[in-house]
Amino acid sequence: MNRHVWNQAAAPEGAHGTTPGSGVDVRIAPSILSADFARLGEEVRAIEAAGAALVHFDVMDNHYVPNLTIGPLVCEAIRPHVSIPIDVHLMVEPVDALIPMFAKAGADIITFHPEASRHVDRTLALIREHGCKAGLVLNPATPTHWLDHTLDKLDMVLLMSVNPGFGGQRFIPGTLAKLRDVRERIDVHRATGGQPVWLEVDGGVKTDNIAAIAHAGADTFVAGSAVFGAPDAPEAGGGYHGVMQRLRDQAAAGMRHDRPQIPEDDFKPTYDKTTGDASCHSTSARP
Ligand SMILES: O=C(CO)[C@H](O)[C@H](O)COP(=O)(O)O
Repeated sequence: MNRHVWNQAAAPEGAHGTTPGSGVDVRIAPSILSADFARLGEEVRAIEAAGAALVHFDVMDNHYVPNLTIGPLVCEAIRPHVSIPIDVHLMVEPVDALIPMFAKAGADIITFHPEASRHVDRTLALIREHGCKAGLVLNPATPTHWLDHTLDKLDMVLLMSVNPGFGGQRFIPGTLAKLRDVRERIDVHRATGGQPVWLEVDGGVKTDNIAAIAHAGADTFVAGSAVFGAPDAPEAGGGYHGVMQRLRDQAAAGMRHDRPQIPEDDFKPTYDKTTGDASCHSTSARP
């Protein structure tokens, strides 16, 4: 299957989520839910130029969540505008029929809510069969035991720190304890030979709370209103560049450095804009 070429060689130091000299990855994933939809190509190019690691793409169906957003056609339309991976968060029920459509449209990562799929294991396999990274999303009240029999099949765990459906909500503080729980599970999994699993958090992430969120264990941070609400004028704080830099710096400052040392993961994604070439690349062992 024709998929995106992931190659981070061209990324400047400090861009696309790497924090130079820190030894830790901080990945900021701006949610285009808060972007100007009339200028979406320009908006995603701007966040990539500002150092975004991922484009976070929120899909809402007015059924699983009480809002209606964007689908595969929009994913396909923005794909040629950026090299960074598109991180598709499916807030839909049922899930499976959309997976081949998003894979074809250029998604690199597809996450879904386990309670929205009748067969979670089958849905995870379907995502991977279509050449994408797979993740589970846990709502604020969804227990972490969903990870008990799935962690070895995941590339990402996404913890919702708001109830899904709308941007601009307040961060739910109980997410910090949940992050610590999932961080520990992932660290044990890695230390016992498991594959890399990113820990993403989504909802109400701002410059004034991202350090605490990083300290609790997140490595990948969705930020919608914080990024796209940033004033454009450089004199007013540097626009997207300024806010992304502050988010990265604060997150890196909050990261714990006493965690078990594990090898760097190999999740180095970049779409080749020049050729439009598309094939997933990962050397991770897949179960
Ligand atoms: O999935 C989402 C809502 O369901 C959004 O990604 C999330 O809320 C990000 O927006 P903000 O940073 O403004 O809270």
